Amino acid sequence: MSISSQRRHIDTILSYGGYQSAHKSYSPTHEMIGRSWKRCLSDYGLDPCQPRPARIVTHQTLREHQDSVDEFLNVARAGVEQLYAQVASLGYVLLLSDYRGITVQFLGDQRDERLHKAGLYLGADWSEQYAGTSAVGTCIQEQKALTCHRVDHFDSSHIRLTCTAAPIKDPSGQLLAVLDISALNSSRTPESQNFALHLTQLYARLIEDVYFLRRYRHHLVFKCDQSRELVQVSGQLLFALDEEGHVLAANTIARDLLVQLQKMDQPNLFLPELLECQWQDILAINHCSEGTRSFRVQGTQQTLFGTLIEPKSRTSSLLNPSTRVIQQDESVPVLDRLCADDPAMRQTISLAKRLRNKEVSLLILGETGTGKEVLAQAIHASSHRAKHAFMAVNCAAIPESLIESELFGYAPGTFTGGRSKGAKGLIQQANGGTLFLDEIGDMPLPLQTRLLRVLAEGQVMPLGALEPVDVDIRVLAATHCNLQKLITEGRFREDLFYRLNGATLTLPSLKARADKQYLIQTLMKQINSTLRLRADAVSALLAYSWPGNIRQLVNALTFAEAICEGDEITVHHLPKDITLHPPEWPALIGTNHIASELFSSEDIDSHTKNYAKNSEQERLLSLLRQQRWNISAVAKHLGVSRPTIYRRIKKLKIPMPKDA
Ligand SMILES: Nc1ncnc2c1ncn2[C@@H]1O[C@H](COP(=O)(O)OP(=O)(O)OP(=O)(O)O)[C@@H](O)[C@H]1O
Repeated sequence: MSISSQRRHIDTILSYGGYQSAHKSYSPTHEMIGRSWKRCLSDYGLDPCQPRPARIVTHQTLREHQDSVDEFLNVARAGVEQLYAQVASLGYVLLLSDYRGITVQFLGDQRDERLHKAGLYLGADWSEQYAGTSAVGTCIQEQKALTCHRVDHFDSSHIRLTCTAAPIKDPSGQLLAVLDISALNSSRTPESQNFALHLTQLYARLIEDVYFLRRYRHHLVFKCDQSRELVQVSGQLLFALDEEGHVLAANTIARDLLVQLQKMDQPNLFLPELLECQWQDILAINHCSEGTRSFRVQGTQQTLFGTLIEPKSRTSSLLNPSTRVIQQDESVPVLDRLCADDPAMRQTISLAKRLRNKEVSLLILGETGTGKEVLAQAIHASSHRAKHAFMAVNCAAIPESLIESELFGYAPGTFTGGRSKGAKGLIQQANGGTLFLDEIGDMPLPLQTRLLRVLAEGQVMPLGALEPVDVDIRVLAATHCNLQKLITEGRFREDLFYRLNGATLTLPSLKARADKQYLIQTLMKQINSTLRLRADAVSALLAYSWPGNIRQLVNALTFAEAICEGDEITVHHLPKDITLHPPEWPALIGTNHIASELFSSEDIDSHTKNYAKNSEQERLLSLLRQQRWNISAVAKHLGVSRPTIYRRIKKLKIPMPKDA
């Protein structure tokens, strides 16, 4: 290294502030280095004009440092050796230092004098207080991974080195050690070390997790990840648990999540509460077919897939089925088929199973196309009413003038002409079985009053009849509306709401479901069991946001099946809207984006809403004209239901032609 470059470096440090001007783009790493230089000058009183030789501690001191992290060194050995094997041929050596900056493990050529002189050696002291700014010393102070590249070092004798370090923390978040890879020489650009930084961080995390698992080997550990496929081999978040489900410790990534959720300092944190589930749901994971289960993180839309690592010594009988009965829901195939592993669906189906034979009315909530009617049918089919009728009434689709006679029927002579003979209404036809009232929020108020009477008294009074008729029905109702809001606005009877709402079953949107892949494959089989979905098609289907939910998915698969000539559906067979423009608001281009407006308009501010409403009106109108006012065709085109189209026509005040 030339004297002149050392001199220049010393001048830069002395004209502190020069650090900033020496770096055009100022990154978090630059900020860390800048802070370190300041500490070296002001806090430790280091003199840049006096380069310091590497300080290697005595054997005795080194042994003391090594002994204090003995258990950790044993655990870390495999990871350290593996990392070194990956980088040795690139000219790097590896240093593992303790939290005080003393190198307690070194992998490199011990006979190389240059390494010894540069402090890349066993027993070297890399603390900031002694060696100035360096990857190890600054990592200890900042507790973050960084590369200290060439002139980033404080001491001018280090300005040819490139060093990258990452912290390793113990399960309580305290710094335990620093993993570092360094080279005597390197390319001038710091970016050349980006890969080194990622690799070092990856191995630091790996070693940290191995240590975590070792420390909590006698406890139950819940391991989870955002990917179902990766959780078993490389689950990123670890929680050690006590026998009741309280969190004893969490690894760095899990602690980051707790900080994000503001739960970090919560004593006695109960994992099931964090994952919106029962303790039994976690204990039963290993009884699930793949040994994983999905969970929703409290108060977020985030899904995590979890698996359990059992305690090594069986002092605890936590997971032993012979000593502890793990309560699993009974199997009810017709309901079980509706989902695979999704936390929200699991809750809904579990509730449906428990209530299927009870006489309480159920209210099914969910966006359009989420399968509310399918769920209602499944509840009916799995109940003791299954051998009687399932009658579905769409309160939004039947014109207001007919809904009364459709529901309640009419006595002979009430009407003239073709209807003079009288007819049984849908309520009577459902006798012994189930009446499904879809889009209940659209039922006119006077009919709500009559329906309430039927539910309260178990009797129906057909139009024009003198005597009521006894009926034995179970009512399931569904809506995508906010009924509480309709009640406040005086558009829905509160007493009817309580009658209908014996319990609420909520269906998640397709976008939020963790078992999308299962649904895609199941629906494909139902549409055409001889066709296979190629991986690129599955990826595109998984990436799409599905404003029209399962109905839109069915339409997309039906479309693909129709145009596919071979036995394999690829991404090219899918509707273009799905593959080209995932419909995220506010990208409202083309007809299919009307669909996204139909469902996401609540999230939009009022100014945008007005704009959206006008343009939606124009586009819906143009589509209606294009489809010659065929509501079914428009609904299919947009991947929504017919009632939804009727509702929007009403809401957007689109005048219907007389013959439509
Ligand atoms: N679990 C499922 N398995 C197979 N098909 C399903 C499933 N859920 C829904 N579908 C299909 O999706 C479409 C929409 O379902 P459904 O009519 O039950 O939804 P919905 O929520 O009642 O819709 P809307 O609110 O518009 O009335 C139907 O074609 C139905 O067959």
